[in-house]
Amino acid sequence: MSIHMDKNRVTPVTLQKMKGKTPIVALTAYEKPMAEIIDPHVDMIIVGDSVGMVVYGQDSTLGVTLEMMINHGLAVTRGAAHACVIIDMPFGSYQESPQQAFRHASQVLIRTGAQAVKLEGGAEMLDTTRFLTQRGIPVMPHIGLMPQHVNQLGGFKTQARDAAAIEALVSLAKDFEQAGAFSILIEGTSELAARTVTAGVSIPVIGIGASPACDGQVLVTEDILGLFSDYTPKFAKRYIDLGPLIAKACAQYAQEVRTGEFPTLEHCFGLSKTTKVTAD
Ligand SMILES: Nc1nc(=O)c2c([nH]1)NC[C@@H]1CN(c3ccc(C(=O)N[C@@H](CCC(=O)O)C(=O)O)cc3)CN21
Ligand SMILES: CC(C)C(=O)C(=O)O
Ligand SMILES: [Mg+2]
Repeated sequence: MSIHMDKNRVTPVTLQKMKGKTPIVALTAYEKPMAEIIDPHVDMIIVGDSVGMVVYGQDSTLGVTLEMMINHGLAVTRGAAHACVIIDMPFGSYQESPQQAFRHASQVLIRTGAQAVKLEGGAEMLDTTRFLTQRGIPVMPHIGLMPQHVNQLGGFKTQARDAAAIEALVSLAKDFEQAGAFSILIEGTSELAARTVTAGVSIPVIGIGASPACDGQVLVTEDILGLFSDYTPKFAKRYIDLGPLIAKACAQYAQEVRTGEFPTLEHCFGLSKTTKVTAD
């Protein structure tokens, strides 16, 4: 058995080398089957706390627990052989103190085998980012539109739309780089804000509803597949509408069961070889 890490695995270090050279491709996943399908096509898989909204039907990400993130994270790492897997720290699991964040982030990495964690925050998360980074946990701060602040934002509202807010966000991104963040995720800002942030730091900036100038892009996989329809953020491009295709397959199955067309004997099991059956 090799003592080395998987040579084909994209790591936070690989991602850092990609900045300025090749766009970084990321998608979300919450389950093994989906992780397996998207893994060969992406550099990064984010196990997002959006799982609460997309899978569990909650109307914000606030109801997601550490146990949920660990369970979904473990499912995803089982399906991801290539991509760098990054797991969202859920609301309430990291905001209290750097110690609380380390205790929970270390559990996330220990129990899932993922490579890094992502946490939402402004300047109040700088100490935590430094604390985790210095202790071996790669951290990706999530800035701009922070869904865990939805109760204060009054909705998922676009951020950093004036000069002062853009300046503050660029300064925050630089502070996160100084604090040891290996990458930054920027969500839901003006295009100019995301472009200026990307130009202002030397770590990769991954955007969602941000800017084509970001070092990489991420979208929620169910959004690009048409498997989530509670709402459609303007930035979520739908590449296929799988809902009707799934409905069609299910309708055909239902019809065949009702008409007796399925199952046929091909789908049934015979007797074990040692069984002696006497006809009566
Ligand atoms: N399925 C899904 N996709 C996502 O991208 C996503 C989640 N869930 N859950 C967590 C957050 C929430 N996100 C969202 C959700 C809605 C909008 C949205 O509707 N925004 C408005 C603009 C609002 C404004 O600035 O006033 C839009 O028109 O896109 C944005 C981000 C992004 N994240
Ligand atoms: C922006 C995305 C990656 C996210 O944080 C989520 O899906 O929860
Ligand atoms: Mg998230």
